[in-house]
Amino acid sequence: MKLGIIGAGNMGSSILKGVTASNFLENKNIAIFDLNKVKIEELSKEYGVKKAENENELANKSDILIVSVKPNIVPKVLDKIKDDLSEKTIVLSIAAGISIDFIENIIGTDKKVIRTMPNTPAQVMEGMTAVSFNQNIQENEKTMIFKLLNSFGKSIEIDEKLMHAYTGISGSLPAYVYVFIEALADGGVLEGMPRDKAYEIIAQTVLGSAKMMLETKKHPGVLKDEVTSPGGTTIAALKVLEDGKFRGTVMEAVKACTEKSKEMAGE
Ligand SMILES: NC(=O)C1=CN([C@@H]2O[C@H](COP(=O)(O)OP(=O)(O)OC[C@H]3O[C@@H](n4cnc5c(N)ncnc54)[C@H](OP(=O)(O)O)[C@@H]3O)[C@@H](O)[C@H]2O)C=CC1
Ligand SMILES: O=C(O)[C@@H]1CCC=N1
Repeated sequence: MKLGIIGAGNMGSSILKGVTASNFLENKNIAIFDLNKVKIEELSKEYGVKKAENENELANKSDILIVSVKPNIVPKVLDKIKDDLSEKTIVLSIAAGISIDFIENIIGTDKKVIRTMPNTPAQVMEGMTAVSFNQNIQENEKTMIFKLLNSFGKSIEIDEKLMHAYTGISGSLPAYVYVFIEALADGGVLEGMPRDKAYEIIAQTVLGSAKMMLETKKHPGVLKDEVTSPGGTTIAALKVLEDGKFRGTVMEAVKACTEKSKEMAGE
């Protein structure tokens, strides 16, 4: 299977790193193209993948073509490659707010189109990717796509209508976590912790807390209660978060992200 990636920026390169780290495909079966030639040269050398001369070459030679340019660039790229796509080529978009209909309106309703919402932890094979398929994707192709997405983390098929909300709780979520981690480290520094040690401590604690959810399947409230000793340190901190409307603020952030995705989709 030949994989092409148009756009090797933050997310496209994260997928490239995850896929190559997983050895899901031989690197010679992966080709990339980006306008930034320096970036392409570096990635090609570092990951042993092929460099395409242009988007059209990738469209022509790929079995799965990942379009990982910014949403506002997607129409231009699709318009440029539409005549190079074969009926069997699977076009896999990762663009926020870009619908399957939008893509089909440019390249045709006869083409195989997949909409996904990945996230940058794909880079360390811990991504979480949502996927919606158009009606032209066969069951065996879905199986292949899940294998690809699961090579750099986990994946879940969702109704395309939920992609906006999904972006709010996963696509964009790593950034919220990093802001939370940064604020926690500032808190540690405020209390005399060395910053570099604080980052390492906090990142491992966030990782462990997430792993507790995934492995124990317990409700987050139960896990929270297991930490919160009566009259102890944790409840003192939680009261400050509750007084600061932490939960409501987080919900508002997810809503803002969802609304922005809808706005980008022209909805
Ligand atoms: N970043 C993230 O965490 C996530 C991003 N996404 C989606 O991924 C897509 C890319 O986002 P992101 O990686 O952050 O953006 P970046 O700007 O980091 O990457 C886009 C890359 O595409 C290049 N590019 C622009 N035009 C073309 C073209 N015509 N042909 C080939 N390459 C081109 C850009 O080059 P240049 O810089 O020179 O213009 C850039 O290197 C977006 O649609 C976004 O919604 C989805 C989930 C998560
Ligand atoms: O911020 C963005 O628009 C992209 C999509 C999800 C994460 N990054």
